[in-house]
Amino acid sequence: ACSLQHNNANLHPIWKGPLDIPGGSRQSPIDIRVRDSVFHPNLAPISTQYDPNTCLHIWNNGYSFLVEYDDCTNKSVVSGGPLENPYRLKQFHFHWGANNDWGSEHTVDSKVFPAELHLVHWNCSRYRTFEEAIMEENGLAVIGIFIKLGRHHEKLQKLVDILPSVRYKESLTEFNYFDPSCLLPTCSDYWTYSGSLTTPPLTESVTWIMMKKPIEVDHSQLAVFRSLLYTAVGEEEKNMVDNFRPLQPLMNRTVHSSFE
Ligand SMILES: C[C@H](CNC(=O)c1ccc(S(N)(=O)=O)cc1)Cn1ccc2ccccc21
Ligand SMILES: [Zn+2]
Repeated sequence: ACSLQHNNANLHPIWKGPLDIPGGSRQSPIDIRVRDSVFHPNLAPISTQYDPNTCLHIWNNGYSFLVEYDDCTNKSVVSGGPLENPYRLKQFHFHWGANNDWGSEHTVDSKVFPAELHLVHWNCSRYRTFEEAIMEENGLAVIGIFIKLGRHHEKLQKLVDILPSVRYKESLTEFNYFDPSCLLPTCSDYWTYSGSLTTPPLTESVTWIMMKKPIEVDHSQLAVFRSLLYTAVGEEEKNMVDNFRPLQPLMNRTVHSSFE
């Protein structure tokens, strides 16, 4: 049997695991080549309905900070677009760089953004729990939103202000009444493709919905993201930056667009 040799070049700086999974044919993130995307006229608009009361807490899991939602009911769901039924909101999180020149996971015609927001939902019509869904073909739907530097984002500030309380890995703070639809861009145009989680277990269970229009945050808001730590209390401090996975091969996939 061939031994799984991973030279160091192919180990991820954060989670030390292999970057590519052998046999992966639909890995994420990818570069979205706008000219190669195929317009699907019957792709319905994405419909989100989020109940701010389902917001539970915010915590630092050592990869990013997550705002988690109560997913025991259908109060906060996404439907429409490429999705054949509603998917329940589980959490949202971000990926960002050490500076404003990079940080997003997906790119658009090789353009990198300083950060990227992921709203993670699971197929509650076909699976009983999130943990089950992440292992299954059509288990998850992640709405990806590019973040660019610009105007101060008023609504994001409530989240930014509480980040110092989750500075260390494993720290958790109660966070309630937050409606993530305030983080969606005004334009409903999106690309969609079949992909994977971008952190372990990298399972190929995600229908990606990448919004075309970025949202804007100002540099002081992004700077607070960079003040978070990968490390737990008492460990040698490592700033949580560059928590994005490198681009993965498109292989034989087509990216569809909801717009011409
Ligand atoms: C996956 C889960 C933790 N990971 C995620 O929930 C997750 C969600 C979205 C993304 S992204 N960046 O693609 O939007 C990445 C990771 C833990 N977990 C639960 C069961 C389970 C089994 C094995 C390993 C980990 C496991
Ligand atoms: Zn993510």
